[in-house]
Amino acid sequence: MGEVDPAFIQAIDRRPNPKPKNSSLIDEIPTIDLSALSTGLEENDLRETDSSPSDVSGHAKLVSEIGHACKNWGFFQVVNHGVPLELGRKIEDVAKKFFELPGEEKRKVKRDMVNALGYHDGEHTKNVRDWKEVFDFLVEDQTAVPASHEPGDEELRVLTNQWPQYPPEFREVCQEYAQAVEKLAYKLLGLIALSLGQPQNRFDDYFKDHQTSLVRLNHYPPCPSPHLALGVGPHKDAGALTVLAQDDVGGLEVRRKSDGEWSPVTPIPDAYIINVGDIVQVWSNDKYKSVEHRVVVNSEKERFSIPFFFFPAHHVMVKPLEELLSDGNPAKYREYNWGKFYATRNRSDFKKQEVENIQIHHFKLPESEALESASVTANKVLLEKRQRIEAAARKFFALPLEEKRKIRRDEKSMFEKSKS
Ligand SMILES: O=C(O)CCC(=O)C(=O)O
Ligand SMILES: [Fe+2]
Repeated sequence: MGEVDPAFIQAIDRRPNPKPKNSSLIDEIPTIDLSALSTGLEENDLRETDSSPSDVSGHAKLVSEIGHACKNWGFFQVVNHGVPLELGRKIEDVAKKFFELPGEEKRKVKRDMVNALGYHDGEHTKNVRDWKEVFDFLVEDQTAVPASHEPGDEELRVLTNQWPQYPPEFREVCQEYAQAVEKLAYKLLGLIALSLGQPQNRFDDYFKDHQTSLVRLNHYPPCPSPHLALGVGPHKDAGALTVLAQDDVGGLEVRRKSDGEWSPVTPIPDAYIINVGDIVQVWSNDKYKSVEHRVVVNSEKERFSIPFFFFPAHHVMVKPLEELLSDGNPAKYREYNWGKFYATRNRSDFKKQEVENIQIHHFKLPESEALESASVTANKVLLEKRQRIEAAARKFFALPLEEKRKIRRDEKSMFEKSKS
């Protein structure tokens, strides 16, 4: 990547601002200290409580902090997260060594339409090319995914990681790192489940049986025209959660919910950045929304980042949690299959598409459908009530006459009552 090819140029309204407004006043995503987790994850301790702050245990406070961050920002940073710091340093080191290799070496492990894993430098976000190169690998090697995005096609395909020869420790470091971050991802998902009033393991089964999670090594080279291009264009992550490591250069920006402005995520050494993806948005029926973010580049420094995309198994049907639904909170989405969704999304990573990329809003139930499902629920409740009353009436009329006469109404008092 040398000069700026037109494929990288963002539409005028999507180009980064040279200077953010009120940069000194910028409100950033919260930072959450996870050290309470290292004292064990007892479910009872982790439940959110209504008690006064002084009564709230460290764990319950944590659940509450996570819930607030998910609701108000969709993004937060975590410190004291339990992932060995050494592993973070090691993976950054092998990533640097790999991306320094000549192009023809990197292209030996290039991904293509058949094998979606490995090296790639032509990714598009919303049909504009990103100023970056990446290396992708699966957390669980040999993972089955749908062979195509075609709805009727049931065929599966097994994806296999490909690994470069150099640096020699690349594969081992990547796999060790993925296992450690996966543990953190499960803990965070548990905290999110608890913050929604669900059991800590509520979501675990969706991942235990062949998750499709992916780790990506991102390299953003210095860009001669950082005002025209983006490292990653504005997008939302499609999975359940993303656990991202970034170096000290900075460039990630989050669309702040309170005012829609782009807010930078200032690097905190050894912290991870967590964001809620589209799947948590659907599970929580819009309580926790997946938030738009982008990466700005600069003309001087290269940048490295490593997202861990926590993705369920391909067969998982994603839909709002029944336990959260009620008359006042009817389902906002119809269910969709994760594997097909992801296969459809990936089509446009390779080349420009003429149509809009698949998004969860395509599964949103129209207002009327949402209202209808609310009135169906309300009607069901009314019907049940009517059936209960009818059953009681039947029982009463079946009683012997003298029993019924015991509760005969007093005609005189009724008459007087109706006169008054
Ligand atoms: O590099 C970053 O900071 C974020 C990258 C990102 O958003 C993504 O790969 O989905
Ligand atoms: Fe992202």
